[in-house]
Amino acid sequence: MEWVEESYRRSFKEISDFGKDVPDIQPLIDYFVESLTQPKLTEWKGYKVYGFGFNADTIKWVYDNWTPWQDDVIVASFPKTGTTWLRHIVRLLYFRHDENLLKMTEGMVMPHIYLETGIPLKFEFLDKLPWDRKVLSTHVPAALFNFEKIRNAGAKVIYTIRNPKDQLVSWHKMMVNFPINREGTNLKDHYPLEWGKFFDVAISGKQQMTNKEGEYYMEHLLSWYPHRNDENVLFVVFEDLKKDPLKEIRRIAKFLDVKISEDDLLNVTESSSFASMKKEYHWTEKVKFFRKGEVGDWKNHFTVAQSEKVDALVKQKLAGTDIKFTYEL
Ligand SMILES: Nc1ncnc2c1ncn2[C@@H]1O[C@H](COP(=O)(O)OS(=O)(=O)O)[C@@H](OP(=O)(O)O)[C@H]1O
Repeated sequence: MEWVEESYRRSFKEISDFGKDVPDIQPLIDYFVESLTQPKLTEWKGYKVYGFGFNADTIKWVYDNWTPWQDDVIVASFPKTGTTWLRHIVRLLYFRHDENLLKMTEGMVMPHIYLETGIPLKFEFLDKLPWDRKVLSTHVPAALFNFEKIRNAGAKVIYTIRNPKDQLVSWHKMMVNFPINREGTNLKDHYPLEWGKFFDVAISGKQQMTNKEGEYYMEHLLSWYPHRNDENVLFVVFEDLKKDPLKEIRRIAKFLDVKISEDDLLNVTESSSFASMKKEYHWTEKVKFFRKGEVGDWKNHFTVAQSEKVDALVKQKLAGTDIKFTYEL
């Protein structure tokens, strides 16, 4: 579990280097490691939350008790749809002129501070962070997210979308490389290593944040979709960002009310390219967190039957929406 320890230590190292009052991170590490090795199924609002770093009690606590600061940004996503990319972009847009803040917040972007990770008390550390805006994440479906509280606080939400075929390959590759002791846990039932089995389990809705009987990525997307025009919510599509990063980052800056020069925009675009991020977060290499960052890699993994299965699911589930996934650029 060295990787988990290393990532949490990095989260707080920069802050302590600046002499700030940082929380004791050992309990957070212990909790996270325990949740990986002894995953539990907990339940709230009808969602069976499969405890891989998550816990229904925490999600409920955050829903009821945690309040963000004004201008906090919460990147909401289904796993592997561009969460880290968006967090990194927001961090650059917010802190680009302050070397100290950039340094301190590096560890908070990678690894993510998920709102559903950690037991409730651990969230006290969020209010101790020594800067005035935070970039956080969540993977919860919209029903478990307190929109009213977030909006009233003046915080903003970015929801990421990625085509479900690349999402699934990315998810499988990460789980294959994740340093989890699978023996003695029931993790292997939810995340089998073999691709065909992984595919079947995933689309039948038995993984992270999807197990309200049979729910999968489409249901997650559908839960967030009604909020796409909320004034404090922005939807960002992975493939759009890949195709024209400058245009999308300009749109994100406008949404966040960040005044930015064209030169700075170009710098942010360059610093959030796949190559730059892979280099900056090189210590995640072991788990292949920055793997390929491409659109269309699914073609190297999917069988025709698997592709048709996803097409049919998308057609059936997203019929009432205007979502059209881009499967290649
Ligand atoms: N800058 C940039 N450009 C292009 N692609 C990028 C970038 N940053 C992250 N990625 C890719 O996003 C995938 C990881 O998604 P997430 O960050 O949502 O993963 S997680 O849910 O937080 O675990 C994962 O996709 P795959 O490479 O297909 O596995 C990352 O490589």
